[in-house]
Amino acid sequence: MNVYFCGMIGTGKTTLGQRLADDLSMPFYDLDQEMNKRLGYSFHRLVAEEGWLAFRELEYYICKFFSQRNNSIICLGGGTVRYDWNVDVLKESGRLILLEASIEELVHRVSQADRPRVNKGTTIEEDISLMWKQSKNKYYTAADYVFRTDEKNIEEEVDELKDLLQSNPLFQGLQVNHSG
Ligand SMILES: Nc1ncnc2c1ncn2[C@@H]1O[C@H](COP(=O)(O)OP(=O)(O)OP(=O)(O)O)[C@@H](O)[C@H]1O
Ligand SMILES: O=C(O)C1=C[C@@H](O)[C@@H](O)[C@H](O)C1
Ligand SMILES: [Mg+2]
Repeated sequence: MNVYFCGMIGTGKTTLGQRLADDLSMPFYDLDQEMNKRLGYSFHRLVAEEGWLAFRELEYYICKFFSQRNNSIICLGGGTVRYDWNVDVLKESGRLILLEASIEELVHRVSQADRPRVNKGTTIEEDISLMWKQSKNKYYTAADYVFRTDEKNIEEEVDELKDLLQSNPLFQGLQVNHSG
């Protein structure tokens, strides 16, 4: 069984996933970074040159590939669970933790310049708001557990998440380092 972190851009998937994996001595994979490794350049360039369809195809392939891992912490792309074909693969191989934070907080966290827009011609704020309005049901439907990341600091969140993985029956079967 794997633990998947999903959620919109800036919710803290990479930050919290990496911290948790380090503390629990579990393998960690970030699918945006894995995509960059396979491409040999940033996925931002893929989107700019070939469009979102090319990105979504590669994302699906990478989801299938990493779902073969076991006992790993895997951060998904911000949009991965908006697509049912990814969710089907992920649900068979682990539990999904949805990270959420207010739109205002997300806009404050992410940098304006270097983000490919899902909704063409929008500002980052418009893009994030529209994605959430149109797709929040997809995020909640995919989630086995929902965790807010705009009410506590990172240390407190990591501690709570460690506790969740170590003692919640939802994650029974996961081999976690209980001294971590
Ligand atoms: N309470 C908090 N919880 C999580 N992250 C926080 C918190 N407060 C501030 N941050 C900051 O918010 C940012 C979250 O970015 P991160 O790259 O982890 O998100 P992400 O979900 O992986 O985004 P993306 O989909 O763009 O990869 C980090 O810079 C982190 O330090
Ligand atoms: O919302 C999305 O579709 C995306 C979010 C990012 O994490 C990246 O995965 C990429 O920019 C796609
Ligand atoms: Mg990330």
